[in-house]
Amino acid sequence: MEYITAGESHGPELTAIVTGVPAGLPVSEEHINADLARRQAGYGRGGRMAIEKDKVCVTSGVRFGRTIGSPIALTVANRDWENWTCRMAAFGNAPSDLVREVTPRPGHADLVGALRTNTDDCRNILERASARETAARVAAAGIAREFLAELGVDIMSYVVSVGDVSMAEESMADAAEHKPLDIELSEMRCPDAKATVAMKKAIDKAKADGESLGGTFRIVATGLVPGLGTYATGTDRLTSRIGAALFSIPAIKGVEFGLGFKAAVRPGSQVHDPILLDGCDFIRASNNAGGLEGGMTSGMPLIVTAAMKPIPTLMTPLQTVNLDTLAVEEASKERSDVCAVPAAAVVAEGEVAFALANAYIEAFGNTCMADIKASIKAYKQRLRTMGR
Ligand SMILES: Cc1cc2nc3c(=O)[nH]c(=O)nc-3n(C[C@H](O)[C@H](O)[C@H](O)COP(=O)(O)O)c2cc1C
Ligand SMILES: C=C(O[C@@H]1CC(C(=O)O)=C[C@@H](OP(=O)(O)O)[C@H]1O)C(=O)O
Repeated sequence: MEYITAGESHGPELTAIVTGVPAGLPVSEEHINADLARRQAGYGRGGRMAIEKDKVCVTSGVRFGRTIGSPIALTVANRDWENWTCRMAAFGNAPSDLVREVTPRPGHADLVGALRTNTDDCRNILERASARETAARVAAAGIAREFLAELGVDIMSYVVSVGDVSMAEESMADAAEHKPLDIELSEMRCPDAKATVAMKKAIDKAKADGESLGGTFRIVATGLVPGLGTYATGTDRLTSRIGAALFSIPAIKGVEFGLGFKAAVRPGSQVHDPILLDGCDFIRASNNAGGLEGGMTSGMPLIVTAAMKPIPTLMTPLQTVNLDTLAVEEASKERSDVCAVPAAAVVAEGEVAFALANAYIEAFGNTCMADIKASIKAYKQRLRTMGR
């Protein structure tokens, strides 16, 4: 199952096309729209989110609420487009009063993108580098999530830290215990109420100071069968696939599986998860590995933590060089988020959903849901005979 997106931040709409989707998968517009709304929410978002009310429009590949085995096309309109029609027109001449973006923002794609593509207007770069594109990803990921839900797999996420404010330390076992509903009810998408208050305060202060903040978030997937992925080829290890998927999200600068960096300072006996037999099932006494061993799912919950850098656009801008005059100036400041960690977490759920959906498809086929389910049932039965 693959997706591609197209669309600029202030163009008419975003498009996603998802291929390799099995036939017979129920798809709900409401589910996709709920994920789009979750991505828009979260304390620290900027003025743009008050303009957009993201809704999906499915234009192919789904009939009467079920996939038919053909490519699925989805669009999400940019309501802000009506304010940008002259500046973002596909055809005709640029208006004479067009203001080019010539003061690239450190930390954004502006400068390197302009150098690479030989343009004197960073807007050509920033329109596509903008994380507005992640709305199309979340719409596309709705298909992968529906697929996983049919197979009993749930994915959720929560915010762990914002700037230097962190939720209370928890074990990997606790991580899988959070309730999605409790998390959604918090404006920070953090399960720790005390930390939530401190995070919001930190964001308010950053905003007042013309600053921005990053943070970390955790993704948890439950209901996975053991053995998805492979130990046999490096690029196909599920660890590689999920890592690459998370690093594809703008501003993601670190990914940890299970204990992550903490595993590097503990002795082996306090890291590896003892193997137990529970009836006919092989289970683990702990889940420090975060559900992956040897590049494969262990059958325990998948637990991945990712780090997001602070938002590059600063209302108290850093120094830059004007591309026209080569003079030292302040970087441009557009309307911007102060902190988008809660939104990035929702995007990350979708990226993990695609990686897991593909691991299922590789193991169990992709023609139709009935065959995939039958194949998984046979696999589970075989596993139980090994633990007889
Ligand atoms: C959900 C989300 C929202 C973002 N919002 C903004 C924003 O409002 N302003 C901004 O400058 N960067 C924002 N970013 C970060 C930039 O898109 C990102 O830093 C930029 O594309 C450069 O990519 P890099 O950080 O991976 O180098 C956001 C990222 C995400 C994931
Ligand atoms: C539009 C979204 O995020 C945008 C991501 C973004 C960036 O530079 O990445 C810059 C801002 O865009 P604007 O200048 O139009 O306000 C954010 O609002 C979104 O998430 O839907």
